[in-house]
Amino acid sequence: QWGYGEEDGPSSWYKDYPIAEGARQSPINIAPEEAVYDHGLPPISLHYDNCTSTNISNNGHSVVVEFDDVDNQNLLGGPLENAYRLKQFHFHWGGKGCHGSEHTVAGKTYTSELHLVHWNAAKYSSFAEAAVAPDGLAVLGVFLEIGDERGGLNKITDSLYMVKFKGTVTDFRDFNPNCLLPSSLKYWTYPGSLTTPPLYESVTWIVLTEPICVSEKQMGKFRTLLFNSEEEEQRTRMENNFRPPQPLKGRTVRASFK
Ligand SMILES: NS(=O)(=O)c1ccc(-n2ccn(-c3ccc(F)cc3F)c2=O)cc1
Ligand SMILES: [Zn+2]
Repeated sequence: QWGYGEEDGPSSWYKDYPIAEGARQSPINIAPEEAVYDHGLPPISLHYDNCTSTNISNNGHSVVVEFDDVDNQNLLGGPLENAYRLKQFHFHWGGKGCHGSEHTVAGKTYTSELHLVHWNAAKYSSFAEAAVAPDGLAVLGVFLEIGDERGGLNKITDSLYMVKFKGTVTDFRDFNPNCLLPSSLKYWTYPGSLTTPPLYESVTWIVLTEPICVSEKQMGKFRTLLFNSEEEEQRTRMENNFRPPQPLKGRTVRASFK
């Protein structure tokens, strides 16, 4: 199985997942001065108001909040032709004092990165079908940096003790991700992939430029999670679960702003 360690980490994923060396891999370093302002790019709009989160789980790679497969939690606009339905969100983060975002901006890394994963339910009949289609998924990336506490994150960090081990899951209802969004919805967008195996090249990335602030105490709670299950004797702290930037291979990053 793949991971983020010395033996099973990102530099060895290509052995089981050759697409790791593909033409539209993610994450990437975003060079703002090379991004092309596209005045035709509409603003993105997020409709999460009556979204229905169901559970929070530790899948051995990250902590994931999943949503019911209903049509009232959508991301649309921007580069997207259709409304994409929210399926799950999760995070990537570093060790104490280190940064763990996946995308970087002019080489700058952030403490963490939130990914809100959506699928093109207008065109495909299931997430599984969309996940392998070039226009199947849209992931909204939000950078997290250390600063004041983010109130909206406390419902998540207060639940982490219940999903300490890989394979644990617990109820997690009525969470509205609006509370994790920055005030500006300015974004960069580019064609990319899942940043973990199976690394499918099916993602339209929409990365918000404005980070949200979270406290060191809140980040510390993410680091109490473990990569391993309760049965395994090896206790490995879940941190540095990020893939480094991948080659741009001629792709253009578009900006929604001048
Ligand atoms: N980090 S990220 O780019 O946001 C990202 C990375 C990996 C995934 N991911 C891993 C497995 N799957 C998956 C689950 C069910 C399915 F039917 C097909 C999948 F690709 C998936 O969507 C989802 C999101
Ligand atoms: Zn992710």
